[in-house]
Amino acid sequence: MSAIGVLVMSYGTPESLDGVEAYYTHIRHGHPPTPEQLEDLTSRYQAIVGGVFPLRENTNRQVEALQRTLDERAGAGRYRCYQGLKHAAPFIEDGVAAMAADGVKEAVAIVLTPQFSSMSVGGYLKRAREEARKHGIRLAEVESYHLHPELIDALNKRVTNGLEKLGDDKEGALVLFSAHSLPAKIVEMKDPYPEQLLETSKAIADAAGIGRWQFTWQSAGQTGTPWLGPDILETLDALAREGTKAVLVAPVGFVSDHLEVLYDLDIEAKKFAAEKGIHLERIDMLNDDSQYMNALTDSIAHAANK
Ligand SMILES: CC1=C(CCC(=O)O)c2cc3nc(cc4[nH]c(cc5[nH]c(cc1n2)c(C)c5CCC(=O)O)c(CCC(=O)O)c4C)C(CCC(=O)O)=C3C
Ligand SMILES: [Fe+2]
Repeated sequence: MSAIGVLVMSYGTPESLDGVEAYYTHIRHGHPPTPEQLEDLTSRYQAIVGGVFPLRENTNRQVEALQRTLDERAGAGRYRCYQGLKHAAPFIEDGVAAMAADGVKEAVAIVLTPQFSSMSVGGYLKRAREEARKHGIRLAEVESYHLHPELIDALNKRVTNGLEKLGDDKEGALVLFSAHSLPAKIVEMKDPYPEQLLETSKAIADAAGIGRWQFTWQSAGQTGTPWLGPDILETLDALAREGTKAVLVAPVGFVSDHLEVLYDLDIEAKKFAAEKGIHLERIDMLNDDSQYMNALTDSIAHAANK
């Protein structure tokens, strides 16, 4: 019997600085960015990239760790992982085609972000489903795992440890949960994304015994249409006015170190906060954390057995 395929999907990142234009063009549905937009994105990557792009390295590590965890828990050979990226090679379709070439008949699709939105995870799953149908692969789908106890516990530990980074400023600190903004029209579409993010945040705050916390959006796009707010910079501004001196950011919609974390939070938000007199620190990302791998493994097994 051939293995059950596991399509592990992630956003994707360029392979090198030369690849930023093609990547950005793919994100923009085939419309190349203006030279200014390209320069802006390239300079943000330059600020965070040493050798390998961090998201590429982290996704690779996550998929390796997930394969190991699946082998340990279900027996070697039962599951076989394939990467499928939204905006870079190997694309989602490449991952499904690779499974088909290996004779996979049954597979599970999962995305490396815990909460569902029709505009994020829904899009990944749709592409996976369409490609699987072409190859005659039966595909089960994991939509979200935003309250999995191992995910919450892993994040609880990171929040608890993160507060220590604030040192003497820990007393009176506020925990600021955050996630990638989306166009505000998702609210009328009754999309579960905002609510799932609040559920994840509340579960972590309860587990960690956090009294002072808020949720905010980050990394909104510039599309001329409204995006969900308030943005983290507005939130930090309001907190500074209210006298908050220390903030621990917990970006619970992301699982890896990448641009939105290493640039938007660690460089941009941190500098903005400092200018307002706020000591800002961030929780460590999950990356290939073993409890995160357990949460993924459980979700995959559950979907496969349905
Ligand atoms: C919901 C969501 C997640 C979280 C869920 C998930 O992980 O899927 C996410 C993650 C990520 N987004 C990323 C990068 C970018 N996203 C952009 C643009 C956009 N993101 C959107 C949404 C999301 N994005 C949307 C609606 C757009 C507008 C264009 C469109 O309608 O699609 C742009 C264009 C320029 C800019 O706006 O800055 C870039 C460079 C990276 C990779 C970082 C790296 O390479 O290290 C990651 C993990
Ligand atoms: Fe994005």
